[in-house]
Amino acid sequence: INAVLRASKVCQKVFQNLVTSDTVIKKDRSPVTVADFSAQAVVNKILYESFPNDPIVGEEESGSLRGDSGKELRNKVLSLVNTVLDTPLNDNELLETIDRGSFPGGSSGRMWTLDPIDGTMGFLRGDQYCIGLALIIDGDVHLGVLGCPNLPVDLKVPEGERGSLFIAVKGQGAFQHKFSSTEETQICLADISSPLAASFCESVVAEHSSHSDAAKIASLLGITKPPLRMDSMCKYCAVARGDADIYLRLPVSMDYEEKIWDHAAGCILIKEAGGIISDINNKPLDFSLGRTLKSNKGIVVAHSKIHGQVIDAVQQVILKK
Ligand SMILES: Nc1ncnc2c1ncn2[C@@H]1O[C@H](COP(=O)(O)O)[C@@H](OP(=O)(O)O)[C@H]1O
Ligand SMILES: [Mg+2]
Ligand SMILES: [Mg+2]
Ligand SMILES: [Mg+2]
Repeated sequence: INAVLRASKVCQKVFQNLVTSDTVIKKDRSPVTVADFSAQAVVNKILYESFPNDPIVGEEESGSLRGDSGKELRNKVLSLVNTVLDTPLNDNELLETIDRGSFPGGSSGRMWTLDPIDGTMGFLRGDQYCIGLALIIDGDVHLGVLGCPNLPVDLKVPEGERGSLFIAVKGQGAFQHKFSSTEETQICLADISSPLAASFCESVVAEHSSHSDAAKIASLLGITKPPLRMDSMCKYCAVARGDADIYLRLPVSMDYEEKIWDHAAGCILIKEAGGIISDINNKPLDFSLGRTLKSNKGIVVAHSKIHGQVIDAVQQVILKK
């Protein structure tokens, strides 16, 4: 919780000073900012202090911070990171700390998985993003912490306080608290018995999840409410606390492999809040196969009373293609 909250603070600081030159274009063309690197360094460092032997599967690697070409970016990241750490890092320690996230994953032992900023596009737009951290033991997610700096504490009061933290521990339930307090409240999915009354959420970015397939599925289910479009794992948080009832992530290309850091923390949050999470073929997510969910396609989240009906509709739409 401390690691995620400090990383959130770093991201908020960066946003306040955001300039486009701080955005470099990664090979996959997704924007990576100073904030992604800083948040990964902060979480990895704090994890290392408590669990020096635990490997980490983190999204970012230090390549573009190295050498002369990376000097300017490296200096920015270093000074930011050192504003929130108790013991400051030097240049080399910074690079090493970021690259402690290079673990390949797998099916045995303890490992953490970290998305230092999930929803980079949302972050850059000033919308939703999330710092997501999960502990995986023998391929099974045991703990998830999600820091959502821009998520209203109560979505019904959108202009109210922002900054929501979500915590789920296997067998112990799902909880939310504000960034500004440590008082936890238990959360659960909204009780719903028919998809007719449901609302669903999906990515803002249509390249990440097919909006047109989702519209067909919604129509088959008789859903009339417009989709709640939100970046990042904040969608899991929204469903877990009852802001929406269904989360659909529908593959745009069948080649894409979902990354474990994009879903591990959200997965346990949903389960502990009483929901069902599967892929579009109703298979459980398999976090034991490395850095990606290579045996799964897409994501379907819903209350147990309607998950089966949602899967039937998803199958009808996907099979027709
Ligand atoms: N073709 C694709 N299909 C599904 N997800 C994709 C994708 N390309 C990138 N992503 C992932 O979508 C995540 C954002 O999800 P969302 O659209 O729900 O906000 C990105 O995380 P990052 O922002 O951490 O890079 C990235 O890992
Ligand atoms: Mg990314
Ligand atoms: Mg992500
Ligand atoms: Mg990310």
